[in-house]
Amino acid sequence: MGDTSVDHSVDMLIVGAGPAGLFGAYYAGFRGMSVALMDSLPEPGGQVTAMYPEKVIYDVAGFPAVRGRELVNALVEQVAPFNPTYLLDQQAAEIEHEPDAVLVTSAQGLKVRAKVIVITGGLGTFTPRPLPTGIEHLGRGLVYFVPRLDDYRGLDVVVVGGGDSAFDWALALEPLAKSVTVVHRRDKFRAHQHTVDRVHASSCEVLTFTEVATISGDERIEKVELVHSKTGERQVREAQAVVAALGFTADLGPLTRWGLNIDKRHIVVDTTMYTGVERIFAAGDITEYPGKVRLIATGFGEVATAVNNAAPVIDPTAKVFPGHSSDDGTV
Ligand SMILES: Cc1cc2nc3c(=O)[nH]c(=O)nc-3n(C[C@H](O)[C@H](O)[C@H](O)COP(=O)(O)OP(=O)(O)OC[C@H]3O[C@@H](n4cnc5c(N)ncnc54)[C@H](O)[C@@H]3O)c2cc1C
Repeated sequence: MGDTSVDHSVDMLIVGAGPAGLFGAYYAGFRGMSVALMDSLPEPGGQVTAMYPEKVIYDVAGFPAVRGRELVNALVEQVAPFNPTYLLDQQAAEIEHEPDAVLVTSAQGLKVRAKVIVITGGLGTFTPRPLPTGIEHLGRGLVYFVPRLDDYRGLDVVVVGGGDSAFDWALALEPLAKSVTVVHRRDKFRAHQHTVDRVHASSCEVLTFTEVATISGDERIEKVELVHSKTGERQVREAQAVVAALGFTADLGPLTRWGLNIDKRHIVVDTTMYTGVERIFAAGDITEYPGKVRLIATGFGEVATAVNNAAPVIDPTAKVFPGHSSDDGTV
């Protein structure tokens, strides 16, 4: 680390460990930069991990069909040889400009000094819509999204919500959980009809006009009390896990105070992905320019542009063009 006044000192700090950020970290590593990835979520993968890890994606170059979770795993594997520092559960909050670097402090108090920042913050910081009850069980059986399906093997799981995430989780958990109960406070679902039909055809139980009244258990969740919103009838179920899939709100939050040119919740960049603020580049869903298309494929291209254009800012003797990765192998 070398510098004791900060927690980490790196060539490049990437803010946002979604698909664009992960691929950017690969490029930074390939260019010999030390790199840290900061994300306010507890897992890498951005929107893909948080909202649709079980969906199949068809428009990522080279993958005719890839499950969201598999794409994120592959991105993590691709960057692994370069040992990026993952700073998860850390929201990039404050920024200070120094003569040759930028100092970022997270909302949790972590300090990172970087020669360049690439913001791949997507929609901004995700905040899950909370369950009205049982918040004290967060991390003890109550989750907002499911990073590792395998942790749910043999459990009784209650999934709360009526949207795509709730129904996708139910379908993904059904083969390995002991039981899956979907609880929704209405009888209409926002999820695709096809997914709803598949859940109805599975062993999942779907309870409509039902809400979670209380969650109980000492170390971990043991029971969930459900209440019918029309009849007031209550029932207590054995459950060791509750997945609250009520959606997320997203907000650029602290990034709006970094002096960036923000246009309708996006950061305006030039063709090099430079934001106009010294040492700060951006890429992926968060950027704005004429003709912008918000897709994983575009984010990959943009972040390669951002990282390679940042290289001469870190080392004035470096070229923008990185050379070909295929020249690097031994085969
Ligand atoms: C349901 C759904 C289906 C989709 N299907 C497809 C598809 O089939 N094909 C396709 O190409 N695209 C699809 N997309 C869009 C695709 O997911 C996005 O284009 C992609 O995730 C953008 O990647 P990103 O890395 O730019 O940003 P994100 O994936 O949004 O990642 C940004 C990350 O930055 C973090 N972050 C933000 N602000 C901060 C901060 N201040 N500090 C720390 N961390 C921060 C966030 O927590 C997040 O993890 C879909 C989107 C959804 C919601």
